[in-house]
Amino acid sequence: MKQFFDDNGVLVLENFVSKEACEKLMAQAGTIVDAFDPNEFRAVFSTTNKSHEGNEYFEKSGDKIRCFFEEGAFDANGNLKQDKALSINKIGHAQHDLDPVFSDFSRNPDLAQVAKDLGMAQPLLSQSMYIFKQPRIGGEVICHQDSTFLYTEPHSCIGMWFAMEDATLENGCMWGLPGHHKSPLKKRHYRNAEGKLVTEKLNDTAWPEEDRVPLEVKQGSLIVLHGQLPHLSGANTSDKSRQAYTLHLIDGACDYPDTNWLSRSPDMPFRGFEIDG
Ligand SMILES: O=C(O)CCC(=O)C(=O)O
Ligand SMILES: [Fe+2]
Repeated sequence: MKQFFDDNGVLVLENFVSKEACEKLMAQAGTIVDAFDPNEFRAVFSTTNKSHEGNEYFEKSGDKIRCFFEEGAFDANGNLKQDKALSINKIGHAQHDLDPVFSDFSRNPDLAQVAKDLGMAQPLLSQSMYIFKQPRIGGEVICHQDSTFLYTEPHSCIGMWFAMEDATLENGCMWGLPGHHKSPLKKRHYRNAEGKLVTEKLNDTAWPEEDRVPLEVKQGSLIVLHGQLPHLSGANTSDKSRQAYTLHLIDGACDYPDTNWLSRSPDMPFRGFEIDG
């Protein structure tokens, strides 16, 4: 497994979690959305534009549970076009520490074993996202490397992406560029000296997207993504959602500069897999 991951930068582990565990997490995500008041904040999140930059609601979500809308969720008058439950892009970014159901799912001993087997000395659960990829309006996620956003020295980010539902070409499955995790980091997203989030281009070449392969997976599969593996997902053009839960780990043995976008209050440091913190 380690050899395959080192060579390809991506690993698919089928039937990693049970249907029941997926359904429990999906129900909990639904409960969080039910409790969310859309009038409180109308954040629009998109990775295809820079609208989240300078957006406090997003930037301060590193130690909270917040809901973010799909870009196509509102009409020209700013009203939701469809039911709230069908308008949320994702929930982020600390439900793995703040919500007991998410914490249990995330602190799965089998997952701790995978992190260990892949060579992480001191795995820390830094960021969680519950991604809905809603029917029809679920937007694309453009090609990126996760170490752009969760930067450590040396690099240590690993993404653990769980399919809550079957992910297919039609509903916007993940794609990866196997082997290209050996390319250096292309961009770095960080807070500059003025406190503003910027994305610095470290290398101006385009990704060889012809090398991309679809990662169609069944419910319960785990896709492990190396922090430098370029990956993306298509828009959802189907009538079915493509819900996924993704957890990003960093190695506590590495330095996590405080210029990273994701920050925690001092009383809520990143934690590992141990249940009691
Ligand atoms: O679920 C998606 O479409 C994108 C997820 C992603 O980029 C990640 O888990 O790192
Ligand atoms: Fe990613």
